[in-house]
Amino acid sequence: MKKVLTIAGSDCSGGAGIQADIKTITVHNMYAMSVITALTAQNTTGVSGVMEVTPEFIEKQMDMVCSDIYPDAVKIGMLANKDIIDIVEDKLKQYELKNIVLDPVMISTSGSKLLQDNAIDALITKLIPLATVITPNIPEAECLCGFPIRTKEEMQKAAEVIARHYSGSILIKGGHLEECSDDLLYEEGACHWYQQYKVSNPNTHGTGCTLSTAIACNLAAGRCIRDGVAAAKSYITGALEANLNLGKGSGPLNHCYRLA
Ligand SMILES: Nc1ncnc2c1ncn2[C@@H]1O[C@H](COP(=O)(O)OP(=O)(O)O)[C@@H](O)[C@H]1O
Ligand SMILES: Cc1ncc(COP(=O)(O)O)c(N)n1
Repeated sequence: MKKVLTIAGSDCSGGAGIQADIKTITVHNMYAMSVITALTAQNTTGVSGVMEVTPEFIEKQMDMVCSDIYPDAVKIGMLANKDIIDIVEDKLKQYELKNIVLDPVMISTSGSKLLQDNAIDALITKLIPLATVITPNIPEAECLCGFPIRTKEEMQKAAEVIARHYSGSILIKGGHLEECSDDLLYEEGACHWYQQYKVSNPNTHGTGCTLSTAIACNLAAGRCIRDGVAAAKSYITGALEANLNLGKGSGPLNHCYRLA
């Protein structure tokens, strides 16, 4: 059985973060492990509090996981602050972890800050260079490239700018586009578009977490990035289409729709 580690924040309402990741890994028939970076008190309507885990305790979690059950792939989500980024960087290097999918989580769908502003530089200079693939959504890609993105052409320009400082693959997710939800993979100077119909479903809490974890599972299975993204995009479309309608706000996906 392949083993996948998620390094991310906890979402007590189960739709995003560690909880979404563990469900995703499990339905991919893989063994899920987690290093929790922060507890969030949140639900489908918003985030009411964040409690960050100390870097010392993150170090302990990383050591206990990696010295015992070595992960085949790693997904990284919410990191909260600079000290957490520093320790995660050290541990990724110490254990020579591979197949790293980095979702540069900055703000939740509901509008709460999940990464301190003064940590963005550390994310860009320390962690992004270690990633096999990064998966920014449009607001996160705007932060990385420095200009607004409204169209597919601007997504492509953004990927080209981000690629000037980063040699890994870049997946800019199009969930925030008006007319479609096409995702762009920029790999070694070439653009690959992943086009699936836009599902008319306002319940998109945890889509980014779920997509990046599905990609990590596909890399753990030995798939190349292009195939891994294609399979993950198809999984997320199905999970949205299954139309689980829970909560009073932007609800969660049905991670288990393929088991039905
Ligand atoms: N309404 C939708 N229909 C189909 N796919 C969607 C929809 N909304 C988001 N997605 C897909 O979900 C994944 C996550 O995208 P996005 O919502 O942009 O990320 P984030 O959750 O990080 O903001 C992407 O593959 C995107 O194309
Ligand atoms: C712990 C945690 N991690 C990540 C997200 C982002 O997910 P989304 O963009 O779907 O709100 C979140 N809301 N909570």
